[in-house]
Amino acid sequence: MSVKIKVENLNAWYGRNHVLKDINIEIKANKITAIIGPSGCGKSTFIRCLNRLHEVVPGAQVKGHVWVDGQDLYALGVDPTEVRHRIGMVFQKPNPFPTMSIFENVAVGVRIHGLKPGVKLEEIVERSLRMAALWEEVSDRLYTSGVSLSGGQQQRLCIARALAVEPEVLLLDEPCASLDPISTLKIEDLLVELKKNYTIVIVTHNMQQAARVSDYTAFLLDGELVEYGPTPEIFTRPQDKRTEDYITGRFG
Ligand SMILES: Nc1ncnc2c1ncn2[C@@H]1O[C@H](COP(=O)(O)OP(=O)(O)OP(=O)(O)O)[C@@H](O)[C@H]1O
Repeated sequence: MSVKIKVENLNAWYGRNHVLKDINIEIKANKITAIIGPSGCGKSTFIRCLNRLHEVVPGAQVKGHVWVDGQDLYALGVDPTEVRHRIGMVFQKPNPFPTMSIFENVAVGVRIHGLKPGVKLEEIVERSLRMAALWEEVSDRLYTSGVSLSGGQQQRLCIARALAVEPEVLLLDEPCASLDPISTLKIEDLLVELKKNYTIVIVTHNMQQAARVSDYTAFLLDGELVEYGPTPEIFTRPQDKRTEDYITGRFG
């Protein structure tokens, strides 16, 4: 099974607050990896280091390596914008651009990065909306506002927007936190479908969700990676007492 992202001795700080401590992990290609752990343990910071978004916070610092297909994203001369193009991100709260139509919300990144010759924008928008399992619901109202959609639809729109620029990896930071159970299941089904073509890393507070959708689970505690392995093993035979305590609800 091939490794898509190799993280080596990753450390991250906000000012003097050392929030990620020597993280080493190999994230497998075309699998869903769930990042779990109590509030404040560093889950969001970790995935934001995977596409160099952490460093946009004033005073934030990163040390270590993140290799994607053998390229170190933190090597000198690597363009962070290009990294974020390759490694897309979906946030906790659906955040379609409020003044843009559904069509424009999906097209915006492609317009910025430039359309490949011979490719039609309409085709990219339709393909992305289909991949995000939203096309059937919006194909007759593409030019209405993105924020006219329900929360679950807005989140799928944000996934379509992330997919439109053809990333290799999709990072999702608690994408279902503000959604109802039906919308949540739709997103989960979608992720399982998308892993055929993408490597997916999802931060979740929801243990059932991690168990339902992920192939691998990483448990973070106080900025350290306590345990990482195939999801069924983490949930049924955790090696570390702290993992067991967390997944059985003793803390967090
Ligand atoms: N922008 C920021 N500026 C300063 N400190 C921050 C910032 N964002 C996060 N932190 C701190 O970094 C630590 C890790 O936060 P992070 O958001 O990565 O945790 P998390 O596990 O994702 O938490 P949650 O589950 O509550 O979202 C916390 O101590 C938090 O207070």
